[in-house]
Amino acid sequence: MTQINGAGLTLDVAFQNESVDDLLNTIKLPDDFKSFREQLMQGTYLNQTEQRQVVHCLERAASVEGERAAGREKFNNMVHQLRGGEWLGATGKRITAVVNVGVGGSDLGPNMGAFALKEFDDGHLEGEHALDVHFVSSMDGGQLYAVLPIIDPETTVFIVASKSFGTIDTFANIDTVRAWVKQHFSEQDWLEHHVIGVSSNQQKMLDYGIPLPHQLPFDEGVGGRFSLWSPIGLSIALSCGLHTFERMLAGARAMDEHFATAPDHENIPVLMALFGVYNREQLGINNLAVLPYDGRLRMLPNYLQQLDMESNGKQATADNRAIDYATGPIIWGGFGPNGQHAFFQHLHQGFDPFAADFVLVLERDAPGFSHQVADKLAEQQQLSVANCLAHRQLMKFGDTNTESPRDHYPGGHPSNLLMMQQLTPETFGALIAAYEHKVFTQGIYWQLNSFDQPGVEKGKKCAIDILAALNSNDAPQFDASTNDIIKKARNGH
Ligand SMILES: O=P(O)(O)OC[C@H]1O[C@](O)(CO)[C@@H](O)[C@@H]1O
Repeated sequence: MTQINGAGLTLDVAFQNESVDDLLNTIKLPDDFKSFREQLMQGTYLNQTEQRQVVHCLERAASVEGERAAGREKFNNMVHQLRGGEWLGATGKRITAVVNVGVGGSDLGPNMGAFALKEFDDGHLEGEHALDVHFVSSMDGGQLYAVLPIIDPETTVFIVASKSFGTIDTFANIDTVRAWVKQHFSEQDWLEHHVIGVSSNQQKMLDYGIPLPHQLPFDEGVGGRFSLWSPIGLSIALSCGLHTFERMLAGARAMDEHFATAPDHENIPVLMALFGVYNREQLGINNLAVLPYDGRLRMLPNYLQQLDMESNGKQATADNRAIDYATGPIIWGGFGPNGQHAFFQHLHQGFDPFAADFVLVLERDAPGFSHQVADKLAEQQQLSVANCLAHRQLMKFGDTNTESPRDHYPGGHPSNLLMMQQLTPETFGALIAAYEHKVFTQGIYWQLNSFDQPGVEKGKKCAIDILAALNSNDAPQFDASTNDIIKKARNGH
């Protein structure tokens, strides 16, 4: 059987280079995998280097207790107040727009979810109004140039989304906003009426001046790249409604259940993980192209880049031994139908090996459109399905029945096909959770701590040194190229 079902998803592995049986005989999960998986479900201290629990599965549990329950209630109330029009700005006006200021996991998941699930917003049934939700992440202020001119400070709330509440990118952006609002009202008014803090560091939120009622603290054990289920997902709930957000959590829970209980040969994340290991180890393929064939999922490759590469791009085991085998691959990709007109040429006839994940939505409803338009849209969805299947076939089987090298398509590239009948908040949640568990399973196989990111931290430290050199008059002490550029950048300033 090449199709595996779970939590509303189907994984078709017919175009991998091994059968499921042979795969399970070749790539063996360690004996303690099941114990690790149980620990993940229970939220134990799996992130040992940072001495933190790993609680993203608890975060989306059906019923929660204690601080987590109180946090959920506060989150829900905030969503109702903002979407229901009760939350008023400093000048008494109703809030119409929200800007999520965050980066990495505090941006990628919320941004992807808010975009993918927008059409499922049914808040109007309860008298809620849709909010315009914007995302600002880049440290160069690039998005602020576009967003500030189109928002009204009197009717906009800013979410400062940062687990650590110390990421320089986020504070560069929010500090610019802080300077911008001063033209309109006092800083105190802005902080009291227009800012929400979402972080696991409550003290830092207080220090920044965010009043307690507008703070959404969350557990330190929620990793940044696993955090869209936590209060970091506020912008999803504000954009798509609480009901949609809860449906997304339910879908992820269904995948948790599937991952925790399905036998290996019928377990979607386990098979995704093991085929990934097989392609890496046995076929020497160092990259995975993620190719969603539904526009609502176009941010998926970017999201998975962080989830997978920040988790498993490592050269030391969890207990700090040097690794001499390949670990997580390079994740890349793009929206499939448009990729066909961009990078697919290389995939079909270039020299480089790759594996691919096609993500396919078989049907799409078109509520709110006339029959005529709905029929045309349904035809377009079919067009997309046909193209996905066609390119998947060509990548696998190629076409070499000709003497002409120009018409020679080598094929041989293994792929997964992840399908869902419809994209819903539930299947979306299940899809993301499936990838989380795939990454977790591979991390256990490669003996990694998938929950820390020392390479990222090191890069941040290097940047602090360079920034200090940029802001100083002393001769910079780096390599010749860097020293030269620092001097030019100083002059430019
Ligand atoms: O939410 P924070 O603490 O601002 O961090 C943002 C991102 O920065 C990282 O630490 C990497 O720089 C990610 O792991 C994280 O998602």
